[in-house]
Amino acid sequence: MSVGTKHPRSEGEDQDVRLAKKAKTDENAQTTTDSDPSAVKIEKKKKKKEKRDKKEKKEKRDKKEKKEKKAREDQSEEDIGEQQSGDSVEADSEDRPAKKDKKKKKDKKDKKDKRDEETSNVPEELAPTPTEQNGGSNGTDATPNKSPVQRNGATYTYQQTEALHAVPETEIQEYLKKHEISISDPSDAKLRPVIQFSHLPSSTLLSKNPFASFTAPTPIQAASWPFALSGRDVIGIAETGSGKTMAFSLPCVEALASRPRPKHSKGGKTACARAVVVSPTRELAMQTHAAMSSLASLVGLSAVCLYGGASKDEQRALLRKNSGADIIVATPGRLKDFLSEGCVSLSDVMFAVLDEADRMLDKGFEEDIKLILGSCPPREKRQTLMFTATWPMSVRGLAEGFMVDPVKVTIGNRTRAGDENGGGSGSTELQANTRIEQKVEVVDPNAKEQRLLELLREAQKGSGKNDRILVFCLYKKEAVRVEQFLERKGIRVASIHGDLRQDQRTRSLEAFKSGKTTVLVATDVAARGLDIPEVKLVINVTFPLTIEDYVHRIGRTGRAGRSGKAITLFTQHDKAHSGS
Ligand SMILES: Nc1ncnc2c1ncn2[C@@H]1O[C@H](COP(=O)(O)OP(=O)(O)OP(=O)(O)O)[C@@H](O)[C@H]1O
Repeated sequence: MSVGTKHPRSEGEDQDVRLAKKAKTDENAQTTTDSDPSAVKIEKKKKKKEKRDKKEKKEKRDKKEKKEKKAREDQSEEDIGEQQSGDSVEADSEDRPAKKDKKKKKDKKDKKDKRDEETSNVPEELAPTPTEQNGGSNGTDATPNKSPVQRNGATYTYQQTEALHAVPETEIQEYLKKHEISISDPSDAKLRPVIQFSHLPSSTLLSKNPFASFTAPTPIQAASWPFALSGRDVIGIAETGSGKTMAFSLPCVEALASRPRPKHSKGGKTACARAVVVSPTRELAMQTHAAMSSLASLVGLSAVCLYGGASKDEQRALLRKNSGADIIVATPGRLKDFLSEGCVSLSDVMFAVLDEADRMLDKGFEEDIKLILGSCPPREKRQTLMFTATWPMSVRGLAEGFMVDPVKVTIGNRTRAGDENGGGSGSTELQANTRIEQKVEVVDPNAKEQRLLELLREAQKGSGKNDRILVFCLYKKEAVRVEQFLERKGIRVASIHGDLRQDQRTRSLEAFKSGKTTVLVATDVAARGLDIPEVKLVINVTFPLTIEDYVHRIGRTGRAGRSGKAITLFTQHDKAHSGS
């Protein structure tokens, strides 16, 4: 339309310029040839008047055209808005007084222009939500709005709430600065963090008050939720114990709750899940499953946990009972087995999460992850989230291969770390939880067990007698030896390592959680993700193989805003790690 109206106008403009030039030439010609000065004057005046009239006429015509064009654009924009979010537009117009219509139309157009500019380089389905927020030049725009993102037939319409819009920009900036939040977003959507739970858009799930025991979202939740709720792929990197599980659980449950289950998911021998969460260890899978099911059950959704070392028949029965669990939380190996047996289908998955992806790669699950994600709809049609406390090169490759223009939300001032050669695993942006007091004691390798005993007795004196202490060993045999040594010395101890059957591992963990035993000896199998709030102290009897493992091990304390302590017994054999 604008092309059609522009041409005649510019042609007209050209004509006017030509006429004006011609008039000027005629004028000059007359000045040199006519000898009567008064006649020349009259002629000049006449020409000037003609020129003025022509100019006025042209301005009037342009104004009229502009007005008509704007009216046509507003009309077509409203049509599109109605098609995209029918009832919300209706609700808007009911609330809005008629006299504000004109201003709103103008705002709408300005925003549309800005949005077009922002999204010109991203695929249509990833068009950012057009909120103007933190970091934006005019971040305090008071009109919340919607921009739908399409994923696997679902339309996401995250709407920044009025309450969040009302927060002064300075407060938003202070929050981002205080929590060292950095957001890297290829589409530059600039969504404000949801500083309070009340800043979240209302939903059936939120009406059930799932956050009653928390006061505010953690920074990773606050910063990643707006993007995840918009249907975007998200990489969340935050310290241990910072609430990453809820950071992916809430958008996952919201995504599923607002969409009907595809019909074929009910009944049949194959359980069709709509969301899949892959965890590196069995214990983490169980823990994540517990957190997700309590959230999912609030809106009538089901979650099943599939992990190795436990009866397949029981898990199969669970899948059948739920006739297609909405959410599957699984370790890669067991999920792969079920996929190849045909008892599970991921072809309906609209939400996939890789939890502790770096750990999965360490454990050699790369091929399994590829197979699992390959069984889901293509990445353009699902939403993929990756949450981790560390961000090594290997995981970056995974993100590139399986995500679409992910938003990367990083919490904390990430510094470079590596081995003494400056390379090592190629890890960067590794940071330990700053609320953990870290102590390293250089000891004789033969004196380690005795020193461990002294440290335990010291820590469990007086009021600390029931404090939970996690003791890390590197090898399974070492863990067995240390456990037996402590038992002999009268310490209430249990252990968790790969040589134990799954039911023994689970029993040890339960005993430790309940306080029946106050010391748990573990290998790195328990290092990632385990959330045992009462752990006051972590002791590393033997240094782990990588600095990432160290960060995860000590991260079992100081969780959810608490403080914690870590003591590492360091020997000459570990000196290669002293730099990092
Ligand atoms: N908004 C919140 N306020 C307070 N506590 C919270 C909040 N969200 C989650 N938590 C609690 O914080 C603890 C740690 O959460 P979570 O296990 O998700 O951490 P994480 O970041 O996944 O840790 P890790 O990297 O070790 O796996 C849990 O006990 C959880 O219930």
